[in-house]
Amino acid sequence: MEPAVKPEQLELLPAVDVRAGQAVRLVHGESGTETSYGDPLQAALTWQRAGAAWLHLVDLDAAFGTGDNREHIGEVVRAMEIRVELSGGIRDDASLAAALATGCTRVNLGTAALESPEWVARVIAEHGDRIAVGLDVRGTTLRGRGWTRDGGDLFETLERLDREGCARYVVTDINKDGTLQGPNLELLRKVCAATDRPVVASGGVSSLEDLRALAGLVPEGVEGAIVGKALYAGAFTLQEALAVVAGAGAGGAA
Ligand SMILES: O=C(O)c1ccccc1N[C@@H]1O[C@H](COP(=O)(O)O)[C@@H](O)[C@H]1O
Repeated sequence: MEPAVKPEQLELLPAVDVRAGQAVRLVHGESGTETSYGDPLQAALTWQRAGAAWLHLVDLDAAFGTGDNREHIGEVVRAMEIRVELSGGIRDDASLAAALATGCTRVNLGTAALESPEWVARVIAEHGDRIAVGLDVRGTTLRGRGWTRDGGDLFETLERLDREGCARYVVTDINKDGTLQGPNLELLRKVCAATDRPVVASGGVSSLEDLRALAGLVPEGVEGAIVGKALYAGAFTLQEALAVVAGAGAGGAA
């Protein structure tokens, strides 16, 4: 596989997580902690209008095994003129085909990477960089099935996926997710040191200062940052965030 070209600046991926047809944010990814932010299409359009180049879109019901939001997800992807990273419940040929058929730019596999390694190796070989793997961790233990089950060691799994040609990782620190406590920079540095593949950081972003810190990790391999709660809670606007990462330049924190 060709090495990915390192971006000059941190990509921002505002998140729209869909549960029971609503855009929601969770705390630590725990079912039952939802705060609702209304129609997912309106949320996605808000981020698109504000200048996002990417949308991180999650079908939370599919991830938890409590149904799915396929109609809402399809509607959102169709309305986007920007790139979409789609995740949640993509675990077999049928769900992968349906996800790719939405027109999303890439999909993010979580549970399948832990439970179905042979299938994941095959779809990585077939679809290349349309497949990313979500490494959702507590400490350095991976979690699957709606983050309710342990799924092995982060670094052993990373080594296997690297060997199989995985193009990119989305690394979520579950302890930080939805908490506005700041990203786990140490974890991100360790993952970047263990792989030459680009890493999208997820979990904990709370301030523009956090984004500057993540922009400082671009030279180490952090390609992007998923921003959820901070945007919905109004900690900063997406325009402010985009200005900060543009100002941070070629990976250097401003
Ligand atoms: O994003 C969340 O808050 C979240 C919470 C709990 C479970 C999953 C969550 N999101 C993403 O869903 C996929 C995993 O889905 P699956 O295991 O492949 O079905 C992964 O990208 C998570 O980051």
